[in-house]
Parts: sequence; C-alpha cells; structure tokens
Amino acid sequence: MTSEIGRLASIISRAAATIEVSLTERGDFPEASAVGSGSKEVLAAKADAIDACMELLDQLQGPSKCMIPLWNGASLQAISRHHIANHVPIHGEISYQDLARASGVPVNELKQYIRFAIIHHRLFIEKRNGYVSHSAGSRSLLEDPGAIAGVSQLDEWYSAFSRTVDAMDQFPGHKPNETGYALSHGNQSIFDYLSDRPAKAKQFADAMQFYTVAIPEASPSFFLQGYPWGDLPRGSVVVDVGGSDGHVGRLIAQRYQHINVVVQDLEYAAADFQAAAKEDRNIRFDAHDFFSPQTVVADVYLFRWVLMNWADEYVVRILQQLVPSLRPGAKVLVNESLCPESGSLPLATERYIRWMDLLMLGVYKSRLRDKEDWDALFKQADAGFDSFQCSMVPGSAMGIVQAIWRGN
Ligand SMILES: C[S@@+](CC[C@H](N)C(=O)[O-])C[C@H]1O[C@@H](n2cnc3c(N)ncnc32)[C@H](O)[C@@H]1O
Repeated sequence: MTSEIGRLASIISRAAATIEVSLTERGDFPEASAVGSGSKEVLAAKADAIDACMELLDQLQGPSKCMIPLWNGASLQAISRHHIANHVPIHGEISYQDLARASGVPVNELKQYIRFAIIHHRLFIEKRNGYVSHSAGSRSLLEDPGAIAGVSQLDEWYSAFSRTVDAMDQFPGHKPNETGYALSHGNQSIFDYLSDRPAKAKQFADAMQFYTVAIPEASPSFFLQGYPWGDLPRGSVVVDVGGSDGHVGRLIAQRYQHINVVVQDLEYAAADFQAAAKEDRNIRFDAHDFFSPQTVVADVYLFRWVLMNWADEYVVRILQQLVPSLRPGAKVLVNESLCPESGSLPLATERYIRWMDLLMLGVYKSRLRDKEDWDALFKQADAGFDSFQCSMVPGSAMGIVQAIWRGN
C-alpha cells in the first residue's frame, strides 16, 4: 500500500514529466519559463504539482512548523518604499555598501531585508558574497509598473493585516472607517484615503490589474470565456460598476465590439481611465457613486471585485440603487471568489481564497460569500431579483453570481 507521502510524490513526478516534455518540445528550458504559460494539459500538470508540493511540504514539516509561518512583510515594504531594485544594475552587481549609500537604507538593515527577499520572494541574488544582482523577479520591480504597484500595495495592506483584530475588538460594526486599514491609515477608509491621494489611487488601480496577471486563477480571461457575452444582442449596454481604470471593461469592449461598455467609478478614477484609454469607441467612463441611484439603463450591471469590499448592509444598499434603472430581464453579475466549504477546492486555490477573505476583513471589514449568502442579499435588496445562478469558473478561483430582474 502506498503511503500518503508516496502518493503525493508520485503526483509530483508524473506532473513534472508532463511539464518537462512540453518544455523540451518548445526548446526553452530555463525554470522561469515553467511559470504561467503552457497548454491546458501543462497548466493542469502545474496545478497538480503545486497542490501536491504544498501538501507534501506540510506533511513532512508537521503541525508545529505549520503553525509558525516564516513570513514577514517588512522586507517587501523596505524594498518597495526605498526603490531598492532601481539601484541594482540591470547587468552586473553592486556591493551592499554601495547599495546602502544609493538607497539610503543603513547597510546592516539592507542586508537583512535583501537576504530575506532572496530566500523568501526570489527577489535579487547574491552570486558573490556581499554583492547583489537582479533575479527575474527583482528586475520586474525595475521595469514593470504593474509589479511595482502590486508590491507597493502590499506595503499598504501589511499594516492593515496587523490591525485587523484590533479593529474588530474596538468597533463592533462594519463601517469602512473602522477597519484594520483605517487604524493604520489615519482613521480613513481605504476609498477616502485614495480619493485624497491621486498617486496612491493610481497605484491601487495598477495593483488590481497586476494581481489579475500575477495570480492566474484571478485572471479576467476566465470571466470573459465563462459568460456568454457573445449572446448579448447588438447594442447591449454593460455597466462595469466600480470598474476602476476600466481594465476589465476594456477587455469586454475589445473582444465583443457589438457591446457598449460604461465604466463607472468615483471621480478620482477618471484620470486613470483616460491614462489607460485606447482607441476603443464602444467604452466610456462615467463618474458615479454606487451609493446614489443608478442612472444608466443597461442590460448587464457588472460588479467585479467590488461587493466583496462591503459588509452585508452596504451590499444591500448598493444593489437597491440599481432598481430605478432596472428593466425586466436586466442581469446583475458579481464576479469574485465565492466562499468555499473547507477542503472542497484544490489546496492552492483555497489558500488564495482564504487569503483574499482575510484581506477583505482587514481592509474593508467585509467577507467573501457563498451561494446562500448571495441569494439572501439579493432577496433582502428587493423581491424583484430572481433566477439566481452561482458557479465557479473551472480553473479559476473566481465565481460568477447572476440575478435577473423580473420587475416589481
Ligand atoms: C477592488 S477595486 C475593483 C476594481 C475593478 N472592478 C477590478 O476588477 O479590478 C473596487 C473599486 O470600487 C470603487 N469604489 C469604491 N467605492 C465606490 C463608490 N462609492 N462608487 C463607485 N465606485 C466605488 C473603487 O474606486 C475601486 O475602483
């Protein structure tokens, strides 16, 4: 009989063989190319290997070690705040002393941050003792604005994580300015904080886009494929509510040119939308606060990664604001992770979803929801919402919730 450890090891070795064949056939073999690309078969093999590796590691380490995560966000905080990657030459290396002088970070602390990042985040390499060079990851912090924003945003969140329980103990309610984020950001809710700081707002919008690329399970491509956009009649209107700079609305508009997309967000996002604008004619931006009555009559109202930012009482109010513009047959779509039963999903997927769930708690005092939660919220918002459907998109960590307005 094979032990659990043997079973996991053989999953890994079978998956590795599939990946290796594909890489050899493609002729590119550096380890980095194993990330994020490949045929359906290869992607499935990678997912199997990742899940089995995580499980095997935990089993080998045992319960005590699992209780003590070797995690500390200070290294990423320092690297991002002090733009440390910018001071490391693209080719070649720099001594810790010179890097300390260039970045303004004291040399001993710099070594601590960088050596943590090398081993935990695969950022930088020390090919020669005392000299720092770029890894693929740290180089992206030099060249890729999305990666820079994504890591900088983690800096904002890290302080919020550490105040999550304080906020729960201090404030029994769910107001956006009574969160771990608010406690660590001058008692401002995240959206008030961003409204007052355009550069941080841009960073937030860029980070949202980066996480959809860096975390393949969160890619909007699943949503594009998993919903029958092509069946919507010519001239249909889709409102992307809380659509930020329009990065998802633009994907819909570009792929389905017969649809007109209206991206709505707070005033501050208008500049980000304009900056990201392409030549598309079938998309526009409207400044709109979703706590005020909806003014655009549309066929579909989309909330992607939006309602999970709000506690139940706010979600009900947001949905109610749609009612004046809803016509029979109009659809409301929610695209975000659904709260799964414990142990019901592959390990890596569930870990990502639980991370997201606690992020929602720390930053917004909100949560991810399951099908029953969504049914109840739509019914509470208005009895005119009907025909609930709730599904996970295969391969993704995101769900699609749909309610249809039958009228009142
Ligand atoms: C987590 S982001 C998601 C953005 C985008 N839908 C995506 O998928 O990346 C939430 C968005 O809700 C917007 N938002 C927050 N409060 C809002 C309000 N009262 N009215 C309209 N948009 C709001 C924020 O500005 C932000 O762009």
